[in-house]
Amino acid sequence: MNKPTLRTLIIEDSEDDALLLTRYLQQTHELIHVRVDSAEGLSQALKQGEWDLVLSDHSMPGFDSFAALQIVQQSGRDLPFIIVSGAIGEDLAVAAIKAGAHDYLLKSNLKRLIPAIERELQAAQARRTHFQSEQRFRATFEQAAVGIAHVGLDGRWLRVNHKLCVITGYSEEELLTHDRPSITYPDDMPDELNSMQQLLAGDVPSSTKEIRYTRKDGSPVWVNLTWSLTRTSTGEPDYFIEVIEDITERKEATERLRLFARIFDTINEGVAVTDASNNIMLVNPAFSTITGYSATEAIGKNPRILHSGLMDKMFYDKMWQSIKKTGRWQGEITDRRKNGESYVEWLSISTMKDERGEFSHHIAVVSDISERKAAEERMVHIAQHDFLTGLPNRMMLHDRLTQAIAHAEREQRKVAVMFLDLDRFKAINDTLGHLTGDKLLQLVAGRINSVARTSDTVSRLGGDEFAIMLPYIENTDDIAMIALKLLASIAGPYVVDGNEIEVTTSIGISVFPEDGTDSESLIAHADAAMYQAKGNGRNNYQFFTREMNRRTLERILIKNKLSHALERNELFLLYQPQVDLQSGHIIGAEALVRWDNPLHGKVLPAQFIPIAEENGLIPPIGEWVLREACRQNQEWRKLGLMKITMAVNLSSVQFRQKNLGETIKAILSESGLAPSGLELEITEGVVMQDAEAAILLLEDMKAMGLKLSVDDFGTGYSSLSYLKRFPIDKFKIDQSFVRDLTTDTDDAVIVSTIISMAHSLKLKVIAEGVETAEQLAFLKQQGCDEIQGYYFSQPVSAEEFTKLLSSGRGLFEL
Ligand SMILES: Nc1nc2c(ncn2[C@@H]2O[C@H](COP(=O)(O)O[C@H]3[C@@H](O)[C@H](n4cnc5c(=O)[nH]c(N)nc54)O[C@@H]3COP(=O)(O)O)[C@@H](O)[C@H]2O)c(=O)[nH]1
Repeated sequence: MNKPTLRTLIIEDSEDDALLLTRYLQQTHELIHVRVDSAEGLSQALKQGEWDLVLSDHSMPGFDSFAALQIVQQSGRDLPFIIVSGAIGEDLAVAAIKAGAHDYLLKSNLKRLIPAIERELQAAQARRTHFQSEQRFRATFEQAAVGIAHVGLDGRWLRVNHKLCVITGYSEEELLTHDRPSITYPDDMPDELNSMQQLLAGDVPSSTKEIRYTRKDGSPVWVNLTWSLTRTSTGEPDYFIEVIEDITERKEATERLRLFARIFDTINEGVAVTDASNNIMLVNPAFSTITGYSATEAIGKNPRILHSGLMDKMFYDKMWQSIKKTGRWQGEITDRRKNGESYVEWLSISTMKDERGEFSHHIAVVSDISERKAAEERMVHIAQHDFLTGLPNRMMLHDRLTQAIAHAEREQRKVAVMFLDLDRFKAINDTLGHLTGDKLLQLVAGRINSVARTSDTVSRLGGDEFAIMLPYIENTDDIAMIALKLLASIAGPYVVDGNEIEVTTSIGISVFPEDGTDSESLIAHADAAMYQAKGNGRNNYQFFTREMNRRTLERILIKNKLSHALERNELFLLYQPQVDLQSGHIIGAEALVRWDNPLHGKVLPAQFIPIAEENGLIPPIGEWVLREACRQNQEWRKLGLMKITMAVNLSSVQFRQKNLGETIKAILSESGLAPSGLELEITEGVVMQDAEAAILLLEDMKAMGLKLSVDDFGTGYSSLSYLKRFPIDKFKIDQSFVRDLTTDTDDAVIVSTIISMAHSLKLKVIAEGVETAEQLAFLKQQGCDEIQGYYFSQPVSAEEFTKLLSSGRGLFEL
């Protein structure tokens, strides 16, 4: 039988004793041994060899068993250390055992040696096994991928592993000074206590819960906590073992999935997912709403069920090419709902690949943009059409005209543009109101359309301006014929809101290519020609000429220069006498503004006042006229000349100025003129524009002591009920009625009607534009109160008017 090997380190100074010992051991063991008798020798031997056992003499020269034991212990080896001594006292032996020696025996009695060795070898083996197991447990505990802890019954952490420190953010020391509940998220505390009680009561062997801890930085961490209770050998609860898994990521992923599912279910965009065979495998509720197919109806089908038949093969070919090449496609497409209705959608298709890079799914996202498209089309329509008449507007006219010019150029054809402006529409608008004016415009639009051909473009440019583009014109005679038709068609009477209205139009015509080669110039030249038609007495048409162009340019120049007219003292006033028909004396003057421009010469107000009105220049010019007229009248009064009234024209712009009353008050006090020395002339159209507001304003003026007269009377549509309420002093009969009153019975009747109506309202009447003795005689006979006109005097300078006043010349001295 093989003897077990025993690697023995013998510490012995006596060779004989060592020999004795080895022989004894060799009886039972295959002995490998080394003998040493000093500290150095022992250290050396421990370093060099693997040993099962140390047998040590107690006392050696310069060395003893205590020193030897210390060296062995310091080497870190757990070797059985047995003292074999010639003589060792009881006390020393006890001290050696206390110091760590495993046994001692006497050299004289080696009988106990082998049993002592075997016992201690076994004990050492048991210690090593235990140590290794402890090591394994420690490694498992420390290196576990989950947090592990022992928790006392009082809730204190007894032992925690590294992973738990990572999960909670606390160091081991910090955790060991905390109790576990202190890091449990407060809301989850009841759950945890409940589990603890169940474990303590022995109701459950272990418990698993998903709860939250609060990390050291305050953030929550979701953990899966599995815990069980360890009991003592007597069954008493000892401590809890907890296994803590950080499930925050899983929780977040679940939450994200829940969120995605919610988004999928609630977004307005329809989503359909198809598989590798392009069959629908998933749709969301919005998809069903948009397409009309429920999930059950759609799943398993090819998306072709949505094809409207309105997209051609080439469209789908291109779409799939893009998907194959780039993995995605998006664009507008017309599909068909289950009920057969087609709709426009914005479709985005993207592809998904599996782990092998093979195409696995298509994801289609669909937005129904039918309503948006319809709204866009409405917007385009609104942007291109006039809201009142529904006709194309200026922008669309430009577009169509540009296209027509391009075609006409290629085909060597003519294109005509007609620019229409209603005559005296402003007066209709002012007197009958905007609503009536708007309805009239709609009727006029209808009449223009009835004359135009389908190939023509009839457009409204704004206000009372219309334009017609005629793209197929053979010769100018055709244009003239159409213009005549338009004049006749528009001139017929209209009935709007119970009012019979007559309106005519003036037409300007330009022709491509003679009068312009682009839309802007053709429209501008037709506009210029229209001005000429107005100048020619309205209700007629005019073809554009280069001369008209010159006048249009002049208007632009006037506008530019007019803004500097005041500061450069280019404005001045003329005064036209107003004469009493009974006494023949001058009783008033009308201040009439003039502009002496170095470039344009003497410019008449009819030319520049409308331009001033259009360009916001009336307030300063009007104020200057008022100031100068009041100053002049007061100067005449100071000279002791006859006290007359100064009539000043108020533009509609001035009449609407909020601070008009204040301005007039300031001017009167500045000049010292009594309010009764100033008369404001306001046209009939302006006062009727907003009659109720005009009454209030005129009452304010009247209360200031001013005189008020209605200018151009007869040209508007005054209602008698309003006239009675206007606090006015005088009607001024428009000169257009006076001009022909001796030859035109209509005018004569109108003039005599105005005079008697004014007198019945206890108002005075002045006739303007009186040029002949016949006119004068008629007016006198009809009882007209005053006259103004070239018959007595043209408008004259202040100096000449002074002479007139000083001379005392009257109507009957002529
Ligand atoms: N807002 C302002 N308007 C003004 C001012 N000054 C003038 N005007 C208005 O301009 C229009 C043209 O005025 P004007 O060229 O000065 O012509 C006036 C007279 O010269 C002219 N008239 C006078 N008598 C006769 C005549 O016998 N025959 C004839 N053919 N013309 C004559 O009439 C004009 C006066 O018009 P009215 O004001 O209606 O009395 C004109 O509308 C002016 O109102 C201004 O400072 N501000």
